[in-house]
This record gives sequence, C-alpha cells and structure tokens, in this order.
Amino acid sequence: MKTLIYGVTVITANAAFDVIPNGAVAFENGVITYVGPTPDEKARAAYDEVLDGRGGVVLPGLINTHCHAAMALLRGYADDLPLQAWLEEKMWPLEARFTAEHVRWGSLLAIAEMLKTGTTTFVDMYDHMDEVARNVEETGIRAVLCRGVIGLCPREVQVAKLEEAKAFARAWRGAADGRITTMMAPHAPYTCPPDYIREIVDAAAELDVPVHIHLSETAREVEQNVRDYGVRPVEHLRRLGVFDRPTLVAHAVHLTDEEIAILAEHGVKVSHNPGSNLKLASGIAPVPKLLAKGVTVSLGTDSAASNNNLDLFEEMRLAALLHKGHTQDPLAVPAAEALKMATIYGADAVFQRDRIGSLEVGKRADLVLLDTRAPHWHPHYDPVSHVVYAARASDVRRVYVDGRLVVENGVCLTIDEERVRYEASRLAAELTGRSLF
Ligand SMILES: CSC[C@H]1O[C@@H](n2cnc3c(O)ncnc32)[C@H](O)[C@@H]1O
Ligand SMILES: [Zn+2]
Repeated sequence: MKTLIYGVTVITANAAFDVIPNGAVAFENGVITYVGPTPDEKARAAYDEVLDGRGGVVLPGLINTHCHAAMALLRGYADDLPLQAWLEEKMWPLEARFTAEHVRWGSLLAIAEMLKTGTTTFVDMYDHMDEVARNVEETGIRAVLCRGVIGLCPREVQVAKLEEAKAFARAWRGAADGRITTMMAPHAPYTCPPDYIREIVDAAAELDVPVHIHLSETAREVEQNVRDYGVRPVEHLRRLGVFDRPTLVAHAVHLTDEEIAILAEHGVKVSHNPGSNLKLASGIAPVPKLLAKGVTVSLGTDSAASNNNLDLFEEMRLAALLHKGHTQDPLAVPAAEALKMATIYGADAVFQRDRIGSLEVGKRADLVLLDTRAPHWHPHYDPVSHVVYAARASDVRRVYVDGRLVVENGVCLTIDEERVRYEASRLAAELTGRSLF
C-alpha cells in the first residue's frame, strides 16, 4: 500500500535540517519513498491512501534512549528521594517481587504512553524481557531491548543472569521484522564487580551487540568508584574494555573534561535524562560540553518511577531550557539541537542512524503527525521552535511505526488501553499494598 501525507510542514531532521512548508511524506512497505513539496493532484492520485494533513506538522518518530518500561507500575510510589535511597529502600525491595505478569502489564502501560506521546523507538533495560519483547511485537513499536544485569549476588546467580541476558540478546535481535534489536547491559559500575563487567562485555563482543550501562549518575557513585577502584567511573570502564564495544551510557552527569575526551575518543553515546536527573537531585549533565566535543547526546526519560512520565516532548523542552539556565548561555542547547537529540542523535545512540531518526527516502517510516490547531500553537513563526518550546504531547494525532498506523486521533490502535489501565492498577495496588485513587 502506497501512503501519502500532504499539506504538512515536514521537519526532516536530515543533515541539512530541512523544514518543508506545504510538504509531503510518502511511504510503502514500511519504507519512506518521498519527502518533498506537496505533489499536485494528478501525482497524488497514484497513491492508494492519501491523507490531507493541512495545518499539521510531521516529524520523525521520537527515540527514547533510556527507560525501564515496566517501572511504570511504580510511578509516583516514591518521590523526593536521592538515587541510592530511592533504589535501595524503595525500588529494589518491590522489584524483587516483580513477576513476568508485572513486567507484561507495566511495560504495556509504558508502551501505550510512549506511542501516544510520539515515541516510536525506546531502549529498555530490565528483567523478564521476553514479556517486553512480546509487547513490542504486538503493539508495533520499535525497541532496543536488554536484560539488565546487577551483579550484587552469589556467583551462581551472576552466571545464570549472564546466560539469560545472552540468550535473550541472541533470541530477539532482529525480531518483529527488524523492529527489535538487542544490547548487553551491566547495570552500573557500582552494582557489577569488574570481572563481571568484563564477562558481560566479552559476551557483547561474541554476540556482536552494543553495551548499555548507567554511568556517573551521582557524585556519590563517583566517590565510591574512586574509593573502591582508585579511578573515576569513566576510566574504570575504559580499563575494563567497555568502550572497545559500541556503547550507550545513561546519565553521564558527573564528568570531568578528561572524561568527556575519553567518551569522545571512543565514540561512546550518551543518553541524557534531564527529568530523572533533576527529580532524583543527581545533578546536571555537561551536555553543551559533550556536544562541543562531538559526543552524541540523545534523550531518555529513565523510568516513570523517577520522572514521572515517559514524555519526550517534556525532555526536549527541559534539555533546551535547563542548559541555558545552568550555563547562562541562551545558545547552550538551541531548539534544533534539542529536536536532534530526540530524533537523529537518538538513532545514532542506538547505532541505527542509517534506518531511523530522520525523514529521508530509504529510511523506515517512523513518523509523528502533530495537530497545530490548539491555542498554544498560534501564531507560529518557526515550527522547530514550536515543537520544542510550545508543543505538548497531547498534540500528537497520528503515529506510524514501520509504516503502520499505531495511533490515530490520539488513540492507540494496537493496545486495549482500558484493559491495560485495569491490570496495571490492580497489580500496582497488590504490590504496594496501597489503595489507588
Ligand atoms: C537491572 S534492571 C534495571 C535496574 O535499574 C534500576 N534503575 C532505575 N532507574 C535507575 C537509575 O536512574 N539509576 C540506576 N538504576 C536505576 C531499576 O530499579 C532496576 O533495578
Ligand atoms: Zn536507568
């Protein structure tokens, strides 16, 4: 089926960052076949499905490069705590009781939220990942999935987790018509002993998949690393050979200039999570410095338990505003840069720059159509400025992934949202013992 959306402002996020007024995008069999000015009526007749999008804005599907989807069940369960207390006293005790059922419904709730807010690809690090993968298959979203591995356990449990992570990465890579790719994920330098990290990295090399890891999220973590291993976390991971593999690190808040140089030298990709970093009082990542040194900085939400939503429009706006305030430089992260972080830099961060992240002929047809009729869109001078500084996730009208329509009129077509709300609320109440309002 050949589909054409015309009469829209197209934000391509291509290398020239072209914005096409009264533009059009066409796709067939999941692949973009045309991006350019609106074709005349005669040319439009050649398409099987023609959508008049006049007044709308089309942009590439957003890419969330760090998430723990199933933790949507713990949204709002424990707020206003620093990372370590939040993890050790609140998250880990409850997560120890998570079953496959919790992950099934929690991740489905998260996927519904992400699709409806314009996210077409997400990176997920968690346990019971077969459940997440099956949800990805069924809902039509694109994902990079990894079984997160925490090594604070007896050796036989470490081995079992590693085997499970390998089996998962092997079994699911390329699944769902290529919408699923996989990575290996040691959770963090402070939860995985050095030899264990080496083993996980060896497994990533054997499987030829990238590595995803939390890095230098808090000052405390950095101090602890220096105390335990004599070096800061970036040098620690470099010595362990992590950066010899394609690597995506989450957070990267506490970095020296020397550490930024190491990340740049090794082509390490960063997932910047401003909402989570602010809420957990972790600090502010040196994003302008990272960008200036050529490090790819993408955007992630982290989980709904530390954010407390999975809305990349919010993260884009936060990224653009936060670094201006912090550096007192209005150009620290300009609007176009924030939009790239959520799109083409996201594609680069998941090593799929040739497939997704921009609207270009030959790429997969992952795109979002925004409705611009709401008052907050008017007047509009610059569509990129509007998407970053004024738009809201509720402006998302249509979402396509791989050319498949998955959200229409703000409704997710591939998910029974009422059932998901019911099951997720039921499981959350049982788990926490709290009655929900
Ligand atoms: C091994 S599965 C993933 C693991 O990560 C935990 N987690 C969630 N958010 C964060 C964060 O911001 N920093 C570090 N770890 C985090 C989650 O609770 C799971 O246990
Ligand atoms: Zn995380």
